[in-house]
Amino acid sequence: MIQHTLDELKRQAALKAVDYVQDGMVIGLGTGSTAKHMILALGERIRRGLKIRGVPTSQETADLARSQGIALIESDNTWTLDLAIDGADQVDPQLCLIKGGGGALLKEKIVAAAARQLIIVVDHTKRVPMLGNSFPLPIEVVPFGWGNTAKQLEAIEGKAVLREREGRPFRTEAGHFILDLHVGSITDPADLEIRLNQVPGVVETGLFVGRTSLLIVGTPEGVVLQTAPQRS
Ligand SMILES: O=C[C@H](O)[C@H](O)[C@H](O)COP(=O)(O)O
Repeated sequence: MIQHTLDELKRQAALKAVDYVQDGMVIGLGTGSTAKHMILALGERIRRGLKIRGVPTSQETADLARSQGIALIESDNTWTLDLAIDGADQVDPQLCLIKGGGGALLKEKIVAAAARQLIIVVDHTKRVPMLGNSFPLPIEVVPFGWGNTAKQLEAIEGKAVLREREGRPFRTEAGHFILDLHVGSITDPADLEIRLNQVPGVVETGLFVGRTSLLIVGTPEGVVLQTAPQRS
């Protein structure tokens, strides 16, 4: 049996996602190691003549996209995206997500909200029966009074840990902090997202509920697709 690394499984799933990109589309470009494979695959297609424009969700993605010849829309005006393609940290059976492991959740959520369709690409280890537990929920907060914000989040659920990098608070591209909220099983992601967003100081949460149109999973047995459940 061929042994696949997780990175190779992400790459195979990302290649499948790029099949959905058509000439003339405006694409939301996600952030992270999976999104990187998607951008490299788009670069290949651009070299064979594909014409698209992209909206990047981070500086890292913008730099890579430019290097691959993807024309970027960098204005802050209104854009309508035909499709956004991104990774995730966890996915549940309803295709609700935890995102923000790399700190890009704010732009990623703005882009997901602007896209007609959101394709999420993961390796099979990201699929979980319930969000939470093994992966803390990233919450972007304003630095002012972050300790008070953390207490109020903990009053809702879990333990809020300030994300650090090299001994200092990690700063998002917007200059905010990230609190990683260690929670148990998230039984009602939609309700938790609403409650967390009501805490003063919270800019955005890494919960993505009802946004995924299609999930593409890289597994050792091949790439598997799951469409979003019908909403009543
Ligand atoms: O902030 C980062 C993003 O939400 C990423 O899409 C997420 O962390 C998944 O990253 P990766 O594809 O590297 O596992």
